[in-house]
Amino acid sequence: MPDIDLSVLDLTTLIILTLVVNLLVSAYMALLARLQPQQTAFRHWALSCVIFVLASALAAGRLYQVPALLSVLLAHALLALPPVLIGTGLLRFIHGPQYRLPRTALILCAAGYLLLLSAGYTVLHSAAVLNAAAITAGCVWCIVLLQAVKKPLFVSRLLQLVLALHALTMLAEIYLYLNHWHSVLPPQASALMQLMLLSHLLLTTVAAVLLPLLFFISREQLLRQQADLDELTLLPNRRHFLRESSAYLMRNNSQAPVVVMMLDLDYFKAINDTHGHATGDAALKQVAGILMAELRKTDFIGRIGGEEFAIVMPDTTADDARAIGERLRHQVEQQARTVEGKAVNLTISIGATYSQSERVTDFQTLLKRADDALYEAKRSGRNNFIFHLAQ
Ligand SMILES: Nc1nc2c(ncn2[C@@H]2O[C@H](COP(=O)(O)OP(=O)(O)OP(=O)(O)O)[C@@H](O)[C@H]2O)c(=O)[nH]1
Repeated sequence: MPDIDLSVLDLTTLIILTLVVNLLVSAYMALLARLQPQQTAFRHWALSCVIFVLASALAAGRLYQVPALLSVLLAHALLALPPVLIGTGLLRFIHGPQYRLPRTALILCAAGYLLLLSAGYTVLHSAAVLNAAAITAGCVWCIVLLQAVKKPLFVSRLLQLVLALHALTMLAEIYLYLNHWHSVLPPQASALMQLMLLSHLLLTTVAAVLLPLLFFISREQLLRQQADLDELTLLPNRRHFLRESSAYLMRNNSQAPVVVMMLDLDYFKAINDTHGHATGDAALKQVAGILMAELRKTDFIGRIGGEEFAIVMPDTTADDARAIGERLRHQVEQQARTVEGKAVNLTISIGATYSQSERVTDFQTLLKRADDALYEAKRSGRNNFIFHLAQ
């Protein structure tokens, strides 16, 4: 294997490069924090870079006879903060900007670390070893936190990988110091220092790209989800339901039987007028809950109008549909006698149709047939289920 020549990147060049990259990344994160003030995670990540630069500048003071209190104790105290700030930023990102950070646990960890650091910082290498151990622990904490970020998976896994690499470099540093506990590090150790700085550069650069990407992709997904859902019942809204149902029928090449049902709450206007709009809303939620509890995961339910729901049931026969429709009607009649403690005696009317065995690609035709059946159910006195077979 050819030797890797790191001499072109001497230690001073690498240190300067790392500091400049960190300053640029902190400015970038600060800009994002200004653009997205509600996402406080960016502030944590910007601060982590600034603190790293400050701590590195203090540590460099060792070359210029700056007292150990500043160049060793304070520098190492600050150097442990960046991974913690990445972690607290991740907590805010995962649980929302209002998330209350585990302050007591963080203060206890900081106090323990500072105590150990101040007790032994005058002993050769002890501050460096403690610091490397703290950074390793911080990286592991961030890796664990990122386990909760499932979307987009490749971004969180990539971040975990880079954090793991950084933790490994820190462990190698600890190993090196422990092997030369009573003496200064040999000249070859500068290669490890270079590796450590390179690993830090990699971590900072990757984090600068991936953390905002994580935020923007997940926000985009959330917005898309919200645009597809009905705010009150959290069921798919009319637009999403119609789009997905049509797409499903277009794909349904297996000629599997499909049932389409439409449901409408009976005399709902009277419930609103008598008990108020809030009770009407609660009734709608209650019916949506009954539908979700009674139907299979594969059945697609949507709220397609004010007090109107529709359901597409794949792989369902006409006999099944009759039994399901009757069951739904009965469950609403039983469970929605009262809503929020008020006697509303809510019932529903249901119309349904069936694609039979022919391949039906036109969802609108099926929906119209189900709507005609619903109209009949209403006309025949409500609290009724009518099934239309195709002509
Ligand atoms: N509380 C509440 N009411 C709604 C909502 N959307 C629509 N409505 C009301 O639902 C009522 C529907 O009234 P109608 O179309 O006359 O139907 P109905 O009273 O249920 O009568 P039938 O369907 O013929 O049994 C209207 O008063 C709407 O204002 C909603 O999101 N919340």
